[in-house]
Amino acid sequence: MIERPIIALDFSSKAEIETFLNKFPKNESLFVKVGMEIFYQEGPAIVHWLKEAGHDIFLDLKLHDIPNTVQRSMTGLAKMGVSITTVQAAGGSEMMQRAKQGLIDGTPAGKNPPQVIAVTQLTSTSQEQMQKEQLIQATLEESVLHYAKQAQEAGLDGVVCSAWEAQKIHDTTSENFMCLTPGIRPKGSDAGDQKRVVTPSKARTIGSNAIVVGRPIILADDPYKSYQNIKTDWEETIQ
Ligand SMILES: O=c1ccn([C@@H]2O[C@H](COP(=O)(O)O)[C@@H](O)[C@H]2O)c(=O)[nH]1
Repeated sequence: MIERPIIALDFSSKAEIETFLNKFPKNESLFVKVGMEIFYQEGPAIVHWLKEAGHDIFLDLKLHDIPNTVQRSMTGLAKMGVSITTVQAAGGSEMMQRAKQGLIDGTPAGKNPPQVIAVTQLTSTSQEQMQKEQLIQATLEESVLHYAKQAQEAGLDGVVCSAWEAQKIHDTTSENFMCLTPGIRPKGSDAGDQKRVVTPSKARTIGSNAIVVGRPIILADDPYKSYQNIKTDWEETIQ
């Protein structure tokens, strides 16, 4: 269980992140997501800077390429000391296994490799869209469960999914297989491009192990207040 909501730092410059983080108390250690928007602008330096400031990092680059390329890329990423990384489950079992191996190979002696989890179906994908555009004739839930099982068999630590699928994923894999869930929206907030949305408290109740929240915090008038409200809603359901 990751007790702090993971804040998606979906900004395009370090300066914007600095302005955002200045709205939080100085000593508050956060769990933040570094995604492709900021990573493609600032590179590994942004990860090192956030780590030095005392934050934990979910590096969400969703690797999806041939197994050799993914393995070698993960060997490099492992040196950054992040907590969690991602691949796309659609890349296949061999790619997922070699992602894990790459992380093990690149981790300095005496340290734990980052956890690696697989994106199943994006939370912005609906069943209709999946069937029409990906030509997958299964239901969305069947597709997500299939990818989760494959990820577990490949030795991964969990999946990215909607909280709506979390309990069934635990039933199909195991209770300690991580379901990290974006698509989180507090009551009344705008879903935007997300299709499978859940409130923080509901997400925990139905099996989520970690929530990722971007716009409801980063676009809020008072980001720290929004973060605290979401954290309280999420924590209240933690036993
Ligand atoms: O299926 C997925 C995988 C990743 N994400 C990421 O989570 C955040 C969500 O941001 P919001 O602003 O809260 O919608 C974002 O960084 C995505 O890249 C996802 O939403 N769904």
